[in-house]
Amino acid sequence: MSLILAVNAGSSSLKISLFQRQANDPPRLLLTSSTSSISSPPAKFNFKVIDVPGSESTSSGHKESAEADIRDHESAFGHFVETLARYAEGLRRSTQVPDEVRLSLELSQIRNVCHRVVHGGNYVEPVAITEQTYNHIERLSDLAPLHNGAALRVIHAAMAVLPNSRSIAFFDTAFHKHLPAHVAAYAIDQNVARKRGLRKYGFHGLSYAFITRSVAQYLREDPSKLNIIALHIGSGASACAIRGGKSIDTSMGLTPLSGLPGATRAGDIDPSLIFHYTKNGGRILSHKEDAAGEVHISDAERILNTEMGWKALAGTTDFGEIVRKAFPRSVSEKPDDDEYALAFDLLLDRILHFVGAYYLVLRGHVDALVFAGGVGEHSVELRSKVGEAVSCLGFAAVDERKNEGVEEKKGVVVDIGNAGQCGKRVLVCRTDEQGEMARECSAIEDYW
Ligand SMILES: Nc1ncnc2c1ncn2[C@@H]1O[C@H](COP(=O)(O)OP(=O)(O)O)[C@@H](O)[C@H]1O
Ligand SMILES: CC(=O)OP(=O)(O)O
Ligand SMILES: [Mg+2]
Repeated sequence: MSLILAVNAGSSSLKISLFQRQANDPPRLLLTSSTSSISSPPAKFNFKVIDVPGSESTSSGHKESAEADIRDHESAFGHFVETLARYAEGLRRSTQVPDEVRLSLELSQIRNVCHRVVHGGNYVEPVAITEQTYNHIERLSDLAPLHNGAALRVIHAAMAVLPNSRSIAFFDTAFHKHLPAHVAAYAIDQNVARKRGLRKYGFHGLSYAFITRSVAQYLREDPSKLNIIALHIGSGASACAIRGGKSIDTSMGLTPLSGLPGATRAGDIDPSLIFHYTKNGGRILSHKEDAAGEVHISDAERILNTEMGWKALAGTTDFGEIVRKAFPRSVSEKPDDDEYALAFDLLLDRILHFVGAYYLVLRGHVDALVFAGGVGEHSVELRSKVGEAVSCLGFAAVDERKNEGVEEKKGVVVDIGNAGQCGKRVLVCRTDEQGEMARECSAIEDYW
């Protein structure tokens, strides 16, 4: 049996899924794990067996715990590998598990490890990790300071602990390779821009690729005819205008800092603001923690990436907490200070700016507005308020019963509008960046 391990180093989380490759079918999901709140400890670790035959007879199939030992993405990966090895050992010992399963879940069966790497620069296809590709990704670390270095450390760890597997990098930037020149360019000297690669790259591309295929399938539409406005709102948040299945504009830019605010990121600000915010903005911080992931960024970039966003506005990186406090169940619970409402309203306002702009970019030919990401998939209130505002553009009104019932609904895509089968739909998509990588990896014959 050939296994694919797909690893997604997000800014606040490490999400991992294990798949079995099947020759004529999509990869079969065996188990998932997620470590959240890595940037605001204690991290929460989750390990869940989805579809391993015979696993009902072992007791270690689901684990959820706060883990003080997980300090970063690399230690989260180590914790996952230990948990998987322990689980596989339990299966091996169980007499009720069929032989083929007992032998198949060995770590040594993992042929390919897919890593989500946020910034790929001019790499527009997945690449196997070699010294050359590793160095290329490392050189881009300064342009994705919360991501590339962390992904490289996990790649390092995976190569050490799974020496017989191949590590492959899949890039967030690849989905945006068709951005029109006038969208990708900033209004700066184009000679300098070309020489230094200073342009809009766009991110969350694995998620947008998954969303595009899933929504097309749900709407029974050819992906190459699909027009949507997609919102991936998690610790990092972005919007994307997708025409004919391709990204034609997106809110993140040269780095994942611009556009919408995130858990610790400022999003769009007047570029001059930082020089008035701090006097030391230009100071270069260089930390070389180990062989992987050396980052040289200015103090300004550190502040804008790690001290802003919801953390600065409301003192928490948990948007769930912001929603609970901004919308208390009773008036007496309403805090005097409306910092939570400010954080919520500010994100809502910036989202509406992008939806409005992308509606025009798509000339009104929009099949659906799609919510995804940790916040997009779980915040009833955010979807409700966005839905209320965009109905003037002809989107279906959000049906609050459907909106509140999303968590109970099965399936990848859930319709929360009242449009029926026609009109501009309002959808939630349970995005799956690991699934997207595993599907792509499985389809690359050279890797098998
Ligand atoms: N019920 C909820 N309501 C609002 N936000 C939520 C809810 N559950 C999770 N979130 C938020 O989702 C964010 C994490 O999103 P996710 O996409 O998983 O992270 P990452 O960007 O690290 O991949 C966190 O800020 C978390 O607070
Ligand atoms: C690109 C980006 O911001 O990713 P994430 O939301 O996973 O941090
Ligand atoms: Mg993410």
